[in-house]
Amino acid sequence: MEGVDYLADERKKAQFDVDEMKIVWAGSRHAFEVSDRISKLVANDPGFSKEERTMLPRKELFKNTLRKAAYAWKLIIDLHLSEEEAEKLRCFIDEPAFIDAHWVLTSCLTLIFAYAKLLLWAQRNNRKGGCPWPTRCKFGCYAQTELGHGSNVRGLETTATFDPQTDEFVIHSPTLTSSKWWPGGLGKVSTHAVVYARLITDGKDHGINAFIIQLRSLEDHKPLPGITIGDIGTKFGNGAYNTVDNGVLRFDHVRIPRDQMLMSVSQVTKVGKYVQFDVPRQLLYVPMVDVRQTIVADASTALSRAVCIATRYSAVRRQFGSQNGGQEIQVIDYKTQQSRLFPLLASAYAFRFVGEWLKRLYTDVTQRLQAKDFSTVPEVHACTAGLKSLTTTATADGIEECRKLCGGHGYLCSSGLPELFAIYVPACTYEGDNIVLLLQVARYLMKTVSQLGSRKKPVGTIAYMGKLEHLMQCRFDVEQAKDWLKPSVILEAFEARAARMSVACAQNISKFDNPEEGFAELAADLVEAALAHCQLIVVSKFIEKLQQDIPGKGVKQQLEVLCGIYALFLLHKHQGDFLGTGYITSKQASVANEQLRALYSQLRPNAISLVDAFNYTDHFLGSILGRYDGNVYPKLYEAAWKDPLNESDVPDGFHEYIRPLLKQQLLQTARL
Ligand SMILES: CCC/C=C/C(=O)SCCNC(=O)CCNC(=O)[C@H](O)C(C)(C)COP(=O)([O-])OP(=O)([O-])OC[C@H]1O[C@@H](n2cnc3c(N)ncnc32)[C@H](O)[C@@H]1OP(=O)([O-])[O-]
Ligand SMILES: Cc1cc2nc3c(=O)[nH]c(=O)nc-3n(C[C@H](O)[C@H](O)[C@H](O)COP(=O)(O)OP(=O)(O)OC[C@H]3O[C@@H](n4cnc5c(N)ncnc54)[C@H](O)[C@@H]3O)c2cc1C
Repeated sequence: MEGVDYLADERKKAQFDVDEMKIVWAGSRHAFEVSDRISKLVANDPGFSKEERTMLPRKELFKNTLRKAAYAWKLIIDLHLSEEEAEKLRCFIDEPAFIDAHWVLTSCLTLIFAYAKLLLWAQRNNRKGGCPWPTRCKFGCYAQTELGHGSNVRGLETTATFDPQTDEFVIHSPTLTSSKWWPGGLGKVSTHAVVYARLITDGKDHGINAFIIQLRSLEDHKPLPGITIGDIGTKFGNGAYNTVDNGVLRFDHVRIPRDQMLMSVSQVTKVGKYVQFDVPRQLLYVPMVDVRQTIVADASTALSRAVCIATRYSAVRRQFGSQNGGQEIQVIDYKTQQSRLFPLLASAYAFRFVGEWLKRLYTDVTQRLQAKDFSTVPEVHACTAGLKSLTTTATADGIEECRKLCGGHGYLCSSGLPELFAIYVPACTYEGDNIVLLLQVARYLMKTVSQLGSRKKPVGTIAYMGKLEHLMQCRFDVEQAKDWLKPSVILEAFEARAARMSVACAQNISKFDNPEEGFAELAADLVEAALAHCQLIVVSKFIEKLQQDIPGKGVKQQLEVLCGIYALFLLHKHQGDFLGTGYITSKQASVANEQLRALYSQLRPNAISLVDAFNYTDHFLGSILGRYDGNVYPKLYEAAWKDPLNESDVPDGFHEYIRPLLKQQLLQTARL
């Protein structure tokens, strides 16, 4: 029946003010209002329908994405949307597109262009004709990765050789493996690219630098002379990321003016002299830091979508336990379902808050960069790399777990979960493979430990290393389950575990004559130490959030429950670390688990309202199982009939392939 809310009883159980929680989730009342308005605008506009996306062939799918992007662009102009509103529009359209790379890059490049005015194309060369980076009527992409190298940026092979005779760079792809491979938006749309290439002057290789290069004609969209471009082929999953034209690009001695080098860390003069500025070379990697922090912020959105679907469906779905003809048990009431689902719900909130914090840290760093203060770059690199790795791995695994939590129906495309997984899972790889990034965090930690004796005091997220002596010796000295709810207790447990794991790695590395050899040999342990450090950051930022003034009846209490679940679930999952480093005893670990079970029971009546607080429209969720009204079965039944296979009772191919077999079988039966 239309209009009935099958989850109404669940909603009545809420012990907190859902509207206030919506504001906490959005970040502010203003952010909530913008999100709410734009998400409804998208949901109510048939131009943004997602219904048949998983059934379209690639070419149609891609064209449909182009149509949506153009339509969105028109809306942005017609409705005079602000940048914030336009960003929300892009989010709620919920379709990866060529425009994403352009969008992200435009903000990255604005940053590169802006900070400290280090870029030379305009300031020093007094170039006429405006910035070569496309902003209007042109599209850009980020062409770093090659067929042969992605993680090892220093190994890229594309060359940019300076020719002082013409004041130009000659961009060339010397080998097959030097072909640019993967950039989103490159395959069919981008007119320009930021290309990373080896800079060569006077026969000398100066390593990787970035260049802005026009790829396609602005008249007929054909590749410019010397340039070969195409799409790299269909990717994982139906619909999913196939809306994006990830591309391949080769250069055959393509000439560009000298001032199209992004001279942020070094410069090439007219006579071909290479000049390195007095700034860290790592500034070249700033765009990756920028995108990684947005990926952390986006992780909570993807995870919360999956959790919202699985939670609502778990309250609708009933299996077993009917007594005297009564209703069966809602699967959400099974303790196993709770122990798999509720930590994911808690993680979604935890990632939201750590994402907010990371944005603030990043903003602070960019302001410092403009004042030529580079001191916090290593910290922001370690935080963005580590948290990108932690949140995307947990989110991808979490979406898959939500699919399993929905049983068989979770495997249907109409559950929304297969497509969500297929779109999300490359986040574990792009912008840095998650293991490679954790190794960067490990390097930072090893450096920190090695400098502990010096006068350099650890600050920021590694400040806890400053009390190493205490953290190496302290023991957890409480016995009761409720002691595990004290923030100071949780914090010390995570600090002691992280510090002890880092110190153990450093000690083991020191047993090798060559530290690099030790680092390589102990890489697996180092990754675990890095993860422990990153989990500490997430837990500590959740606790910090709880120290803020949080209005609304019961809102803070619910967040405390979620924080406890997040921390104690991690403690349970990584019990080996906590026991192995000697901070807690097995009795204390078991008491922590007892507390965790109690928290699940506290959360249970609030589960549906906690996912309602995400304020997602049915359009954005794109899931029959996750419908707000819980009207799952009739809608699943209805959707099945819309499948193209059900257009006729007798399928295409019946006469060629099924009928002859049936006849053959009939014949054989007759012979018997
Ligand atoms: C929407 C989806 C779109 C997707 C787009 C993409 O995927 S685009 C493609 C995305 N592609 C990828 O993400 C590729 C992933 N690969 C990489 O990011 C790098 O190649 C690497 C970091 C893994 C190693 O590089 P390497 O061998 O040159 O580095 P090293 O280990 O020798 O360290 C040298 C120093 O630099 C420091 N430092 C390093 N990075 C940063 C940074 N970002 N910031 C600041 N600092 C950084 C590091 O800490 C070290 O400092 P120390 O100790 O000397 O003070
Ligand atoms: C959907 C998608 C979109 C993308 N968009 C863009 C884009 O717009 N622009 C762009 O330039 N690139 C893009 N990329 C490329 C992406 O950034 C790279 O694929 C990514 O950085 C991983 O690099 P790789 O492919 O070289 O992996 P590899 O490094 O080859 O990884 C293979 C395996 O080796 C392991 N490994 C590698 N190095 C080490 C090490 N030092 N220690 C231990 N293990 C190691 C990894 O953990 C992994 O298991 C995109 C990729 C995808 C999937």
